[in-house]
Amino acid sequence: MIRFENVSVRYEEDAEPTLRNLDLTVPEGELVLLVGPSGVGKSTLLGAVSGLVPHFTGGTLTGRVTVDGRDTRTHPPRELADVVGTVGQDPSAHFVTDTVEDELAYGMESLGLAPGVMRRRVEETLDLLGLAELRDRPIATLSGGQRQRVAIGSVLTPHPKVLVLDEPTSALDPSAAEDVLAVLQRLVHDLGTTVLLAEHRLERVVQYADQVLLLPDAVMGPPSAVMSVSPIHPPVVTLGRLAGWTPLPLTVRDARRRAGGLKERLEPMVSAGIPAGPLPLPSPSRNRGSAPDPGPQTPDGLNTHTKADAPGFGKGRGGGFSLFPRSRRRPQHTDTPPTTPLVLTTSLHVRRARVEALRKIDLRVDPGETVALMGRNGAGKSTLLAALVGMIAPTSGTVRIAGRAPHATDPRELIRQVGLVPQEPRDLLYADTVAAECAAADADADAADGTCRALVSELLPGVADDTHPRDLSEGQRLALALAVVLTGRPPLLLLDEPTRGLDYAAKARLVEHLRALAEDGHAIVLATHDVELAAELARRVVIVADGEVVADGPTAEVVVSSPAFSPQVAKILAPQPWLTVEQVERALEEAR
Ligand SMILES: Nc1ncnc2c1ncn2[C@@H]1O[C@H](COP(=O)(O)OP(=O)(O)OP(=O)(O)O)[C@@H](O)[C@H]1O
Ligand SMILES: Nc1ncnc2c1ncn2[C@@H]1O[C@H](COP(=O)(O)OP(=O)(O)OP(=O)(O)O)[C@@H](O)[C@H]1O
Repeated sequence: MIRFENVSVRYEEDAEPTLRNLDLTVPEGELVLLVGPSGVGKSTLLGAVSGLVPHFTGGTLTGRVTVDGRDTRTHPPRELADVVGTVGQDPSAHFVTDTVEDELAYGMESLGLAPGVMRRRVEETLDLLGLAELRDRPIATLSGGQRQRVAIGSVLTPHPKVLVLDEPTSALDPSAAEDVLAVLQRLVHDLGTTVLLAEHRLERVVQYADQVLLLPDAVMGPPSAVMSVSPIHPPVVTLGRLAGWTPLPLTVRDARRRAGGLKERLEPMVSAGIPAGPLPLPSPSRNRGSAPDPGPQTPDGLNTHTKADAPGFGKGRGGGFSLFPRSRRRPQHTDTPPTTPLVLTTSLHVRRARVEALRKIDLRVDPGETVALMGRNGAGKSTLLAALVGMIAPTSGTVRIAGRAPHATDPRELIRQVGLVPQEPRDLLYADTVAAECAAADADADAADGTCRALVSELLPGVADDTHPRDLSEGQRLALALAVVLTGRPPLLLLDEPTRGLDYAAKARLVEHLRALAEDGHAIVLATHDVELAAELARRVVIVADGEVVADGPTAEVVVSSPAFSPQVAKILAPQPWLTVEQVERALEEAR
């Protein structure tokens, strides 16, 4: 159904091609999972199938890509629309209408389907993707995950022969991700749809794949065979390799069947009270319990390189007030006594148009804490983060950041306390090159030259200085946005879905960096659907449902009591209290 014949793609400025001499075939009626490190060329490969590469991205494609017999180089995307449905990494880029229902119908209207068929498919899709309640909503008012569902729904309704999906579950809560993958599997099985899907969170998808295609070497084969050699693999495979299980299990269910021996080896450690928590405990000598040393100040206490008028700051692109730490320098002297919490909300209510987005939120976060906010799409997590940086004022109740009301505080003051990496990293970036973005971040933070650039390389090697942030891969762009904010070392760090586009290795390096910050007394609040990340990083999990906090406690207790939020290791080794492969590995070493 999809054929690559000696295909290479080279972007204009690059010395080396991104894809080189690819020869492969994706058979009709199969779900093929595309796997590879951040920036390796997965989106480029998908774009060559949908026709976006090179028609919209620039660059040169040599060789031939055909979909259902049509050459994508001679057929621009609109001439492929009846065959290929595409969802890219940024769902907002696809929307052509204003409301959910119109968007679901649009693709079918363009193909001239009968009104009765359109009506039926819209209703089916609203139900399948949990969108029924949102059918009349303007798309602009949806949460990130709600938008991703609409984008997926809009390509499902025309029933294309081929679906090309780039990280389709990256903004979805765990159950929505399962629902979407089940729908895709049904299309593959019942209608013979061909699906080519790139994804980093293999724990979510690998069991649905008929074949896995691994870049950069373009190795393609059954999931178990590819996973046994792939440097990129989900926790279940990492655990299987550690325990020496053959054949390697790909699902929690298969792993549980083999886990008896491993549990026996771990039992003495459990009896001895290990694991104590998801992370190595910070050493008592560090300054947990007090705000971090904010570093040197300039004499006037003000920024020497201010960008309050730049896009992404002040009344920026997203409307409303946006306070992003990249626009300021490193935190200044805080005047904060050790006992003042960095976050304190009391009976916080936020109404957004017709929606009660937050209700009665009482939350306290102290220096040194790492808190994961979890909950289904639209629960209110991003709204809470926005309220903490003063982008949204409370409808009632109070918010205090280090004792101050953020929406009523001068941004230049507030920026010393809090930094946000938003759900869409683009909102934070406005320079023309990576190097310029990093130089501005260093200046804003009064950090030594090269600090931000070193952070980018630490998180994700291989990001070129002269690339425009627009041309970065999704993971590269997120790494840049994270580096920009981390350069400022704010006492309170807020991260909204900080792993989209990041491979496992980059995620591990991010975790390491954030753990070190927490040990230094920084507080970290992250909104995430990545249960593996929460298990590795957070000491505390707060579950938000329908605008309210419904659970708040130690990670191990909260995530294990809800299968949707449990990491793979917890499910495999239950009832033993392990959450991560790292914990198991350490315990086995100690047991030796
Ligand atoms: N339009 C473009 N112009 C120039 N370079 C580009 C363009 N699009 C992508 N690139 C470069 O091509 C390389 C591969 O990017 P691509 O988005 O295909 O990677 P990816 O594997 O999908 O990454 P991720 O996992 O982070 O989404 C990157 O180095 C990126 O900077
Ligand atoms: N600008 C807006 N106007 C009106 N309602 C909004 C607006 N932005 C978000 N909402 C609604 O507020 C509620 C909370 O949205 P929010 O973005 O905080 O959820 P979330 O938990 O971050 O979701 P996700 O996991 O999908 O990112 C949702 O019902 C959403 O549709």
